[in-house]
Parts: sequence; structure tokens; C-alpha cells
Amino acid sequence: MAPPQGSRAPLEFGGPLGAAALMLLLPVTMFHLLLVARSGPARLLGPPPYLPGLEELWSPWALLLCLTWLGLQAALYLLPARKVAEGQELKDKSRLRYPINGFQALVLTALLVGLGVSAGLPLSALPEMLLPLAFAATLTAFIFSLLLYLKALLAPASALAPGGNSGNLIYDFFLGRELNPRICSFDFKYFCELRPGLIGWVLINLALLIQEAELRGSPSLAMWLVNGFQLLYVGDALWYEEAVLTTMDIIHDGFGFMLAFGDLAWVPFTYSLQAQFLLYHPQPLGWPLASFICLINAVGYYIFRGANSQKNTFRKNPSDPRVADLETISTATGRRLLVSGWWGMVRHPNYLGDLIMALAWSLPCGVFHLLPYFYFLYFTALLVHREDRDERQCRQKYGLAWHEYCRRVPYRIVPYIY
Ligand SMILES: NC(=O)C1=CN([C@@H]2O[C@H](COP(=O)(O)OP(=O)(O)OC[C@H]3O[C@@H](n4cnc5c(N)ncnc54)[C@H](OP(=O)(O)O)[C@@H]3O)[C@@H](O)[C@H]2O)C=CC1
Ligand SMILES: CC(C)CCC[C@@H](C)[C@H]1CC=C2C3=C(CC[C@@]21C)[C@@]1(C)CC[C@H](O)C[C@@H]1CC3
Repeated sequence: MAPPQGSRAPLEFGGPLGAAALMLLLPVTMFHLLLVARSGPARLLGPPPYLPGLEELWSPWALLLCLTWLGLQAALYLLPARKVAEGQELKDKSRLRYPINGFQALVLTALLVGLGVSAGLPLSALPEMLLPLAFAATLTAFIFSLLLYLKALLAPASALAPGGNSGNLIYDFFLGRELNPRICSFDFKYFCELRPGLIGWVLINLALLIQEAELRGSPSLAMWLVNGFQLLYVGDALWYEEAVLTTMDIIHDGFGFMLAFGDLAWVPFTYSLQAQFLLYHPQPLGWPLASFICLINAVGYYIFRGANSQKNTFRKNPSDPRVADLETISTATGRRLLVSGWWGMVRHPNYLGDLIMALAWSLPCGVFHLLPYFYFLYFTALLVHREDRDERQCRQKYGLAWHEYCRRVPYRIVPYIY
């Protein structure tokens, strides 16, 4: 058994107490949102319309569907990839290899679903099953995290994450002990981060759109916009899949309940909240306002994609002509930091673009309910917290150079505001 490592790493998320509270609060919030979205008043801050009994939550069919979905995505992950990318250097100086075939998995899933629907697969029955499916996904995430915790007990010290090894069972279970849990070349964290949850999210959105068409004759413009915007976001994440290899989730965080639940349950069932809301609360939307909302989403996407691509291009090859002229600061690690272009505007321009898109996803739902704005509010809190964690890690990594970067680029996410 590996000894607890990194016990001096500062505790995050409020330590064991915060981790315990989040483990309870996150699933409760998810079920609250699912129940409220289909209720008449759709009040985010009010009590749920009723408390579901176990017979409404538990369904062996939902569990079977959930496991079949994971099996299908795992099979698509194992198909030959157009490229195999190397991850960042690990503690033991080795690099892991990752298949880049996420977009292929999205296209193949779309083809399979299309074939299924034309053969009579009742996709529009999915919205009625959201509650038991979310319960099955939560149960799967919990059992999966337990297995990951047990697997980490056998892992060598060099395979453990910098956080998540405090010695406190609850905290370590929540954050995850092992950095890159794998069986042979199958990487569980990388697989879960991008495929079952993100593709599941667009599939749920599509099912809601089809059910709306069955109920009202055709999908509403608002439903089309939400589906289109979120499909663009998921397609982008899978097209630029390699970029996920430099995120803190892959490089720094272990794989525990937080990411397992986040990837498998939270993303598909809460990120589809706007489409759920629209099915039960149709909103009138005219073309002029729809065009304006499309413009907001386009501006957000332009900033998000521009910033992410600029950093990824620079990190891959600083002499690439697209970034060679940008101003940089040298650091003691040999890596440089961009101080002009998108990264000279604020220290996290990609978060700014992401937040603008989040707003555009809520606007088609009108302004009379707070519920569809849940994602925007939650995401603001998540990114502010994430930015703080990233800053701490960068300060540690780059020392004085990071202080210089903060002096040159004083705002974190929103120019002149934050
Ligand atoms: N929808 C969702 O739920 C979520 C979406 N996201 C999105 O995912 C994307 C990835 O986000 P995330 O992983 O948090 O972090 P980032 O892509 O912002 O990466 C942060 C890292 O970038 C590098 N960096 C920071 N400043 C500079 C600079 N000036 N020049 C060069 N490199 C710099 C540092 O790493 P190093 O120097 O080591 O390269 C730093 O650790 C974002 O677009 C975010 O909006 C993220 C979380 C949740
Ligand atoms: C619910 C918990 C408090 C936190 C769960 C967090 C996860 C839902 C997110 C952590 C980082 C994520 C990233 C993405 C989706 C959400 C999670 C998994 C992206 C894949 C979204 C698309 C972007 O283009 C890349 C993102 C990387 C990080």
C-alpha cells in the first residue's frame, strides 16, 4: 500500500467538512433542479414540488441504460484513433499516451442514434426517465469512486495526485487519490471527462427537442437555439480534445467522487436544464431577439476559442507564426507566459468567453424565471473558484514571473471589473 503523500498540500474545497457537504449538496441540488424544471412555478429557490419516493428514483432499466451507454462510449474510445497524443511529463519523467477520437465518437453516436430512431427507438421517452437515469448515474459514480479509491491503495506513490492524499478518508474519496487511474491503456479520467457526460448532455437535449416537436407540432425557436449552442460547445470540446490534456483536472487533480459525479451525472442532467425548462415552459421568441442572442453566443465563442487556441498553439510551438509576434515574459522554468493578445487582456480570457456563452444559453428561456440562469450562476462560482486554484498553482510554479504577469495584466476574468 502506498503511504499517504502530499499531506502538506493545502486542503481545498473547505477540507473534509466541505468535501462531505459537497458530496451531499451536489446530488441534492441536481435532483432539486430536475424536479423543479418540470413543475409549474419552476422556482429555483422555492421548495421542490414533492419529494420523490425510492420507487420513482430506482429503476433497473435506467441502470441498464446507463451502463449500456458507458459500455458504448468505452467501445468507441477503444476504436482506432486518428492520432495518439502524449500528455504532460509526469513525476517519474514518463508521458502517458491518449487516443484522440472524441469527435469520431460523437459522430458515430449520432449515426447510431439516427439509425435507432429510424428503426423505432423511442428517444422522446428519455425525458420521462430523467429522474431514474440521474439516480442510476449518481449510484454508478459513487460505486465507481469507491473502486477508484480502492485501486489507489495499490498504486505506487509516484502515481498519486498532489492533492487528494491528505490521509482523511472523506476528503481523499471526494478529490481522488490516483492521478491517472488506468487499466492497460484505458484512462478512466480522460474517458469520463469528455465522452459519456458531454455526449449524453447533447443526447438528452435532442430527446427534449423531439418530445417538444411531438407535443406541439414542431420544436420552438428557443429550443433550437439552446440545442444548437450547446451542440457547438460539445462539438468544439471533442474537436479540440487534445487541449483537455493540459487542464488542471488531468494534470493536477486525482480522479475521485468530484470528477466522477461531475462528469457522469452533473454535466448531462444539470447542463441540460435550459432544454428541460423549455419543454415544460415554452417561451415565445422572435427572430430579432433570437439573432441578438446568436450574436452574444458568437462573441463568447470567438473569445473562448481564440484564447484557448492562442495558448495551445503557443504551448505547442512558441515560434508558430500565429503567436511568434506576441509579447511574453520568461520564467525560471524555461516556459514563457503570454502578456499580449488574448492573454494580455485578462488573465483568463477563455473563462470570459465561456461565461458570455453561458448567458446566451439562458436568454432564450426569457427573463421571468431564475431557474434557466442556474447554469450561469453556478458556472460563475465554479470559474471564480477555479481561477483562484489555478492562480495558486501558477504562483507556485512561476514565482516572481507570475507576480510580474499579474502586475502587467491586473484583471482576472472581466476587464476593469474582476
Ligand atoms: N463548462 C464547464 O463546466 C467548464 C469549462 N471549462 C473551460 O475549459 C477550458 C480550460 O480551462 P482550465 O483547464 O481551467 O484552464 P486554462 O485553459 O485557462 O489553463 C490555465 C493554464 O494556462 C497556462 N497559462 C495561464 N496564463 C498563461 C499565459 N499568460 N500564457 C501562457 N500560458 C498561460 C497555465 O498553465 P501552464 O503555464 O502550465 O501551461 C495555467 O495553469 C476553459 O475554456 C474553461 O472555460 C473549465 C471548467 C469547467
Ligand atoms: C460539480 C462539481 C463541483 C464540479 C464538477 C466539475 C466538472 C463538471 C467540470 C470540471 C472540469 C470540466 C471541464 C469540462 C466539462 C465540465 C468539467 C468536467 C469541459 C470538458 C467542457 C468543455 C470545454 O471545452 C473543456 C472543459 C474542460 C474542463
